[in-house]
Amino acid sequence: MTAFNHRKYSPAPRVPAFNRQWPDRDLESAPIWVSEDLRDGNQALLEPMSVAQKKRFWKQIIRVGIKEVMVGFPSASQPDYDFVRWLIEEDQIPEDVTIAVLVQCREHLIEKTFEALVGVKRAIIHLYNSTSTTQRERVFEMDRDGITNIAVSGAQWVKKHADRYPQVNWRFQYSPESFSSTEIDFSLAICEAVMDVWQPTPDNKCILNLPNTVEVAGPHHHADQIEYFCQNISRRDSVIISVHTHNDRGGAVAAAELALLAGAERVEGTLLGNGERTGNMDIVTLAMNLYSQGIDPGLDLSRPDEIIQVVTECTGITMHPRHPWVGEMVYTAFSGSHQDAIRKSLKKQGDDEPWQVAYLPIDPRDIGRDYQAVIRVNSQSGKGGMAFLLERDYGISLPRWMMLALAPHVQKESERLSGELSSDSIRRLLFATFMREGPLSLVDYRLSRASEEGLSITLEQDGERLTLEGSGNGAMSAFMNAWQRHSGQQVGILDYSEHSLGEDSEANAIAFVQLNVDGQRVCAVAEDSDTVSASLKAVISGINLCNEASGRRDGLTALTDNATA
Ligand SMILES: CC(=O)SCCNC(=O)CCNC(=O)[C@H](O)C(C)(C)COP(=O)(O)OP(=O)(O)OC[C@H]1O[C@@H](n2cnc3c(N)ncnc32)[C@H](O)[C@@H]1OP(=O)(O)O
Ligand SMILES: CC(C)C(=O)C(=O)O
Ligand SMILES: [Mg+2]
Repeated sequence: MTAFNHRKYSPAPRVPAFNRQWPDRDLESAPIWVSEDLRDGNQALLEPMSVAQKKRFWKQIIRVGIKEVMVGFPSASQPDYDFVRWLIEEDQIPEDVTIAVLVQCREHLIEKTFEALVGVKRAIIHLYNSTSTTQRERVFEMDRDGITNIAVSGAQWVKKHADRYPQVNWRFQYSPESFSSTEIDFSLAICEAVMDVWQPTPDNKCILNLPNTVEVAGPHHHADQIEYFCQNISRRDSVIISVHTHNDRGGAVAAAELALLAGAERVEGTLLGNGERTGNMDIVTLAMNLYSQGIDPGLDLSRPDEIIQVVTECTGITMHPRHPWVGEMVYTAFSGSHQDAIRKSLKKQGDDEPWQVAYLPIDPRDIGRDYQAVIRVNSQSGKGGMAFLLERDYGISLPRWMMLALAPHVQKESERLSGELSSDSIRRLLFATFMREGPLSLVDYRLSRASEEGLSITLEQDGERLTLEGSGNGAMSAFMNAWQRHSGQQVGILDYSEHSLGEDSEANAIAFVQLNVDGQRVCAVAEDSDTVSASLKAVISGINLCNEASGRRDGLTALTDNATA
């Protein structure tokens, strides 16, 4: 037997068979968001935040638009206490925001908690104790009644101390900690016992928070637990059901999302998912999940880079570049077929129509990212990616046959460099491969128009000037007519494309030609201040490339796709 022994583990508790509804539901609105950054996130740090860091983080949470904020465990630590005092004494809590504080079911801690809150206008007192069999049997060494007594005593102390401050709008929250590892009948019973003390009403609801303290089962089991609880708890109209998922199996967001289908109305989590062990539920991810389904998340996530900066600086934890929705690399495609699909769909995407771009689940611009990073070229890339970069950064629109001709050169170069190619290096590669300004070069030309285009062109070849005359139905055919008569070479145009490289009249033109030279195909490019010279230079480039490949100056030999250029 190996040391890797699966028999050591058993499945987490399941709920009894019931009339499950959640798989048939769809989400239609955002939940009440609760930030746990300053408590659950903070208690998981190697070095918990200073008061100054908490203040900075708080401002970010408020900027994002979260309306219920867990601010700490003021009875447990002086910085948490001092931070709560700062919030109250410096009048830092906006009118539409409610702070929450956490406390165990121990009277001296509850008393200190209320002392920390003196002067507050409204607050949530979040009381918890653990309920799972492991906690009952191994940590607290108590039966169900003993654990229930802890919760009931805590609820009584909270009520007693709250009654001393009737001017405050108190809200009470209870968490049967380790809910997901607790038998569902006991979770229900202990919450009923707490509600018997608090006597919530529809106008004064209490919050029952059902934590996935350690994620021990799949999100579907969690959803079953939540829905079963919602269906069987009494006073449902006097209770807000809240969830608090952790990420031990990597499913915190999924568990929270399915819990919303199952009836939860409130979600606790952290910005970017810091928290105990593998973290708390990531509010940014869940909110973006909703947003991408056309649901208003009710949070301002349009500047995630600000959030990332504050979170990483305050926690000292860096973010993965492939973090869902907001990682640095998540809107970048290196692979050829993805780039091709993105380029084609972006071209067809209108401003006012529903977003439909392959491989991009949202428009990166919504969260302040531009298209710069969307397509990057390495050896996994195809013609679409390099064409996208040339078009985006230089306005160069490659005809398809030129894309096909350039792509192998780009791939070879990125393999040689074992890395990414910038748009500048792709542009340089295009001209290095498909443009030759000598030995034959254009000096000057003159066009005259009669029934046909007449061309008088001055060329330089190996330092010698020659002037040729030709005619045709355009400047290029007139040139080829002149060149053929001069050199005896058969040069025909297979394909041709030219365009301006900008909007204004000063912009250069770029021309691409695909020539048939004595039965062989060659692609060439040239750029110049006007379209006619760009086109003539492209044809001359093609002739030079053929001559270069054949090693001859007076004739042409085989050259396919400029493969040896
Ligand atoms: C899942 C969660 O995230 S829960 C929140 C956890 N967060 C924290 O604990 C951070 C802040 N906590 C602390 O700083 C400390 O635990 C304090 C100050 C609150 C208490 O410190 P201490 O009094 O030294 O107790 P300690 O930390 O050892 O806690 C264990 C004791 O609390 C009891 N206890 C633990 N949780 C609870 C609870 N929710 N209600 C009542 N008693 C509890 C335990 O039974 C144990 O009692 P014992 O000493 O009689 O055996
Ligand atoms: C205190 C509770 C809500 C908690 O953090 C957890 O159970 O994970
Ligand atoms: Mg937690």
